[in-house]
Amino acid sequence: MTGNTPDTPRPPDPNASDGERRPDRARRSILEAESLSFAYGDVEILSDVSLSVDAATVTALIGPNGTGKTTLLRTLAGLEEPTDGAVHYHGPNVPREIGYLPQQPAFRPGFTVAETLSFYGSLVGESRADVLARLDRVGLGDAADKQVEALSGGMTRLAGIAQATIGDPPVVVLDEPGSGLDPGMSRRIYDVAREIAADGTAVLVTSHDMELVERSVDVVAVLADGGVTASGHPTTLADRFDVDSLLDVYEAAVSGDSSRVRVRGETA
Ligand SMILES: Nc1ncnc2c1ncn2[C@@H]1O[C@H](COP(=O)(O)OP(=O)(O)OP(=O)(O)O)[C@@H](O)[C@H]1O
Repeated sequence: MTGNTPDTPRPPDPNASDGERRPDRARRSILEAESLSFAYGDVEILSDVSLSVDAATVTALIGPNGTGKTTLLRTLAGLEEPTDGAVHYHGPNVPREIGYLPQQPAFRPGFTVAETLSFYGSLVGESRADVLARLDRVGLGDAADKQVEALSGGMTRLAGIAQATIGDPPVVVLDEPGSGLDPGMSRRIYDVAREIAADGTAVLVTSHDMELVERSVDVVAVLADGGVTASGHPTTLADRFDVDSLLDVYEAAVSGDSSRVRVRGETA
C-alpha cells in the first residue's frame, strides 16, 4: 500500500521509554511513515523508514546534508509518492490536515503579505483578523501591508510559517524553519512550534541547529544512510549513547565522514 491513508487513532505505545513519555499524557500518533522507501529514478534515498509524528509533540528530524530529510517530509506531507511502504494519517477529518513549510518558501508577487495569507485563510474559513493574528504570532505583524516580493529571505520564511499554520491543521511540517533567521527569531520560531504543539498539534521540523533542537523539541529522529538510526527525547538519546549533548548524539548516530555531503546515496 502506498500514499496517505486515513486511519483510526491508535492507542499510545506502551513500550515507549520513560524519557519519550510525557508525564501528563500519552503520545498519540497523528502521522506515521510505515516501512517507507523512496527513490529518485533508480537511486534509493529512503529505505524502510518508520516514523511516528505525534500529537502535542515537537519532533525534529536531523541528519547530514543530502540524507533525505526534505524527501521524507515531502512524502509525509503527501507531496511525493513513496516507492514502497505507506503514510498513514490518524488525525481528525478537517479541511486542512497538514500544513507544510517548504525549505524555500515563495509567494506569488504583486500582493501584500496580508492579502496573500488572507487568500489561503479564505480557503479554510479564516478571516483577515485571524490571519493578522497569525502574522503577529511569528513576529511579522508590522509587515502585513508589505509586498511579498519586498520581504527579506527571513521574513519570507516567517510568512511561510504563518501560512503553514492557517486552518490549525493537526500536523504542521516545517522544513528548516530557522534557516536564514537571526538567532532571536530562530528561537522565537521554536517557541511558536512549542506553543502550537501545546495546543495538541503534531509539529515536525528539520534542522541543523543542534543546540536549538536540544532545548526545544520533545523527540529527535536521526536520519542517516537512508534510515532512522536513533530516535527519542534528546536527554534519553544522550543517556543511550553515553554522551553529554545532542551534537555528540548526532556524531555518534551518523556514520562516515561528517565533512562530506551525501550525494544520491553516495559520498562525494
Ligand atoms: N528532484 C530530485 N531528483 C533527483 N535527486 C534528488 C531530487 N531531489 C533531491 N534529490 C537527491 O536526494 C537526496 C536527498 O535530498 P534531500 O533534499 O531530501 O536531503 P536533505 O537531507 O533534506 O538535505 P539538506 O540537509 O541539504 O537540506 C540528495 O542526494 C539529493 O541530491
